[in-house]
Amino acid sequence: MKIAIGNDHAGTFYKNTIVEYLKSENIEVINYGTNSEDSVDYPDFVHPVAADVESNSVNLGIIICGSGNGASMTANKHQGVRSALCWTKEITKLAREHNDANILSIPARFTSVQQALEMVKVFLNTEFEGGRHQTRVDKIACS
Ligand SMILES: O=C(CO)[C@H](O)[C@H](O)[C@H](O)COP(=O)(O)O
Repeated sequence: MKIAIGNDHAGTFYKNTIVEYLKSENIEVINYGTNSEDSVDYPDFVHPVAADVESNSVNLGIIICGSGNGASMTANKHQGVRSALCWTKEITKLAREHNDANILSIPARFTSVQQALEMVKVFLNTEFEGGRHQTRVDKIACS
């Protein structure tokens, strides 16, 4: 499995913790995020993640900013990207099962790092249910 990850300054600590976990699981990670806590603009670090998901050069993406909203809004501008802003394991599970989310957006300033790690684990280990949800997901895209 290959994951692209991106973050702004609000998400650097969370990103480092998540990357450490992914590597411990032998998951390949492409880190597009800032590695500093100096202020940056989240779109500069999220577009590359979404572009990789869009082109299928990675399996899934993870993005992190303060609220998770700016990062998710940016990612969802890309064709075929379904970025879900999640704040609990349960919401994350539904984002995969019902929405086939391919990017997890984490609000670093509104969740603990432990909760964020739990969400990552659920995100990577939950399958899309298809069926009625496939019909709905197909209707998300507007061409
Ligand atoms: O843009 C955001 C909200 O969608 C992100 O949460 C940013 O991390 C946040 O805006 C950064 O805020 P800061 O005051 O510049 O640190």
